[in-house]
Amino acid sequence: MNKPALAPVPGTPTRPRTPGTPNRNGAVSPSLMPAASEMDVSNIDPEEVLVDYQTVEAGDISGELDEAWLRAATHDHGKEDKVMVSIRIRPTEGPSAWVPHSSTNSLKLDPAYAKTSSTPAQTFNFDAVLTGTPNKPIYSTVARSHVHAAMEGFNAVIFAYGQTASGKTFTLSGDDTEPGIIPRAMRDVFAFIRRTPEREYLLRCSYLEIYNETIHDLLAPPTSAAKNPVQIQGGVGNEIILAPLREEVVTSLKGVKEVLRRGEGNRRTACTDWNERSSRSHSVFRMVIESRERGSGAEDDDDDVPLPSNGRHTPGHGRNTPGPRSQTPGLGRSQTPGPVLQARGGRSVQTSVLSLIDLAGSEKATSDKDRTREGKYINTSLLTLGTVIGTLADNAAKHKKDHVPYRNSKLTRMLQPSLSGNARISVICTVNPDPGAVSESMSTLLFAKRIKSVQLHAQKKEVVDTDALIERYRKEIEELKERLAQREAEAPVRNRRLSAREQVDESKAMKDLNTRIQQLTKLILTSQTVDESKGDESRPGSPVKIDFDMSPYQLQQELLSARLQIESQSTQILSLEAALDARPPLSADAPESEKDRLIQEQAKTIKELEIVVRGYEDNLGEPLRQVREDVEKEWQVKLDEEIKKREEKERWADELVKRLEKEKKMRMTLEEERRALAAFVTKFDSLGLGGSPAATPKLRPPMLTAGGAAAAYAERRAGLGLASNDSTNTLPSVIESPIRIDMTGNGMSKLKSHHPLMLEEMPEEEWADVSFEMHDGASEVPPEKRDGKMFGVGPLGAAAGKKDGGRAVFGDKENLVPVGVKA
Ligand SMILES: Nc1ncnc2c1ncn2[C@@H]1O[C@H](COP(=O)(O)OP(=O)(O)OP(=O)(O)O)[C@@H](O)[C@H]1O
Repeated sequence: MNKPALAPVPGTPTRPRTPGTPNRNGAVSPSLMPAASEMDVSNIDPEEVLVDYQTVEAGDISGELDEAWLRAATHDHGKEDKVMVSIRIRPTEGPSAWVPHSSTNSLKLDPAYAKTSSTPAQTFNFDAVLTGTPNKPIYSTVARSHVHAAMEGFNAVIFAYGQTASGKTFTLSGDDTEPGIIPRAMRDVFAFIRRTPEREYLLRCSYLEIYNETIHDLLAPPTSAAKNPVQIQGGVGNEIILAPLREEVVTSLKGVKEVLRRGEGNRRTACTDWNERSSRSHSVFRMVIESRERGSGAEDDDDDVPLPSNGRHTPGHGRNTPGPRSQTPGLGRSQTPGPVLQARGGRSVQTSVLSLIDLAGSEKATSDKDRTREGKYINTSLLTLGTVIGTLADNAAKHKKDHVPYRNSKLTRMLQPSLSGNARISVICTVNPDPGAVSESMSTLLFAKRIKSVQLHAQKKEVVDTDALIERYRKEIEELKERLAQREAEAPVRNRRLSAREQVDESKAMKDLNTRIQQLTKLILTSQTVDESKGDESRPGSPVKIDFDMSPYQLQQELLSARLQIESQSTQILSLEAALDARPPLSADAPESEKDRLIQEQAKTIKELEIVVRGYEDNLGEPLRQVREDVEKEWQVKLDEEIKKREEKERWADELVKRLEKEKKMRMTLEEERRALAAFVTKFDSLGLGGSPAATPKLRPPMLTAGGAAAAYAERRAGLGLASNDSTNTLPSVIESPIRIDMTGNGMSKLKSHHPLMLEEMPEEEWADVSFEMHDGASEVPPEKRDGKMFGVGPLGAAAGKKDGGRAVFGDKENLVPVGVKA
């Protein structure tokens, strides 16, 4: 038979279901989960949707529900010693196999869907039979009284049981438009504190899931959670210890929402297919509530604690607690009265645990291997739950004490303290009205019927307990206050003998003390410090973005205060680390209970460390990051300008290098010209002398530089009285060298015709060996002939069109001396 489509309800979640199960709009859900989870209740703002129970009116709920709800609301099941069992039938657009009678809180199977028409359909009676989509009446009817019981010191458990897709998650978590029991309960917790001025509270949350018989801490980082599954250890009596389990101190609704969001997030990312896992795991959200009466003594005057100079509050959770702590309150801690507290008047501390559980839904066998395995675990644990409930019901009815197989599954082991009686329990059994799901619904109803007869005897746990966190924080606050008062009293005398520097240190130490007192004080909630009407009023705001319009002095103050906080937090971390290191090592033959105790203590300290570190990150890390961003932004403009300037300089340097290269090339060209000139002159001279190449004198030509040949040339011309513009006698420029002209043009042929030796090539090595050397004017050497060798410049002179032109250019022969020839 095809499953009928469910009525589409605006805003209800579209969480993908197991293949084949209907979702809210009747479509078959895909087997894979989308990235985002609609189960995430962090978006729910209960402030918007919750109505205080006192303001709930009959008109607020549907006609069918009115009567049932009003009756249930007036009947405080949270104070009864039996399990409250309610049935919630999911709405449907198709035919329903069940006929509910809200007036009598009963339901029975529609005879049309009964297997045999001969026997009359069985009628089931419960504490409430509810239908419809609104979650508000559900909370008021099945959960509110139990939440209040938890606030009053009783352990309380609320859980949803039913077939897959019957509405358990919708009932517990809800969605944006219909927040479920968990967000509403949290809102109610803070409202309760608000209405209870005579007590003070400390709240801690944990969130875990049981998947394939392994307990995962949803608040621990996924990797460490996977590596270190939570273990159940035995505590005092029936109590149990869960370790390692992260508990987070919460001081506001916003804090709780954050914890829920994180837990859901870890759950999603901890597996590749969140949907299948989520629908196949039992999730448990726990809140440990410690409370005690507020006294009139000085220790409670916390509202007088001065704020830091910047008016900001310090982080609202996570504090160092001196010395070792023992186990989670409410889960098997020693109950020996503490002498210290007694000595101060023996005010007792109430500790209770509120557990809100979304059980996995049972499902028929599937072809998928992994899911078959998961289904096996789920069915086993649900079956064990059924057996445990059955035995308990039997024991109660027949006054027997048969063994109860709590240890057969993690779920029942975890629920042992509650199921064995020490809790107020409310069970919401969700039913899919689909005629195709009659047999599953029937088994749900039978489970509901059985659990109804389980006998409870919940006791308030109210003891004088120095180990309770609230007590330890109180004690530390008192000690810190005493130290502060003492320092303040001694200040006038002491300051007189302190240097300026020491005085600054002293005032810093006092400020630290004050900050610490405030931090601890903020953890303890009272009707004055909590404000349930605002999402997060009880939690102090963390320092926000630094305003750069502030004066430098103000900024300095801000910086100083931030530094102080960092230092104070660092000190806390160090002291916690030291405390952790100082733990006695566990001897191999230590009894199991001793080992458990030590492990638990260590886990607690680690938890506190983590809380402190997280507080540090939340409250200082982020603001400091913001300060850094702002500073970076401000300096970015200047940085950009500097970068621009540097780039310009680099461009200029590149240009310079290019020019230098060019100049170097020119110099090389000049050098080549010079060598060519020297070679030419040598050859020229050798032509005049007619000597053998071996006898060629080494000449050093004057450099064609300002101080070399060009200068000599200019000087010579000036000495001869030639006008500088006398073009006929002007030595061609370096570039337009006469050598080039004469060697390549007509000049060369003239030169060659003038002297046949010009036709001979001079060996290259001899060219290389020729250099000029300037010689002082007055010559003792005959002008035309010396040592049988002729010195002369005739051909050049001829080339220049003048008889002695060459002499005029290169000087007289006496200026040209063969190297190595003694004058
Ligand atoms: N009372 C209700 N009114 C409207 N829609 C509902 C109601 N109960 C359940 N639904 C819708 O039916 C679908 C299945 O519900 P839900 O996810 O709560 O089932 P479940 O019992 O938690 O399933 P599982 O065991 O697989 O986790 C969801 O889309 C949900 O929004």
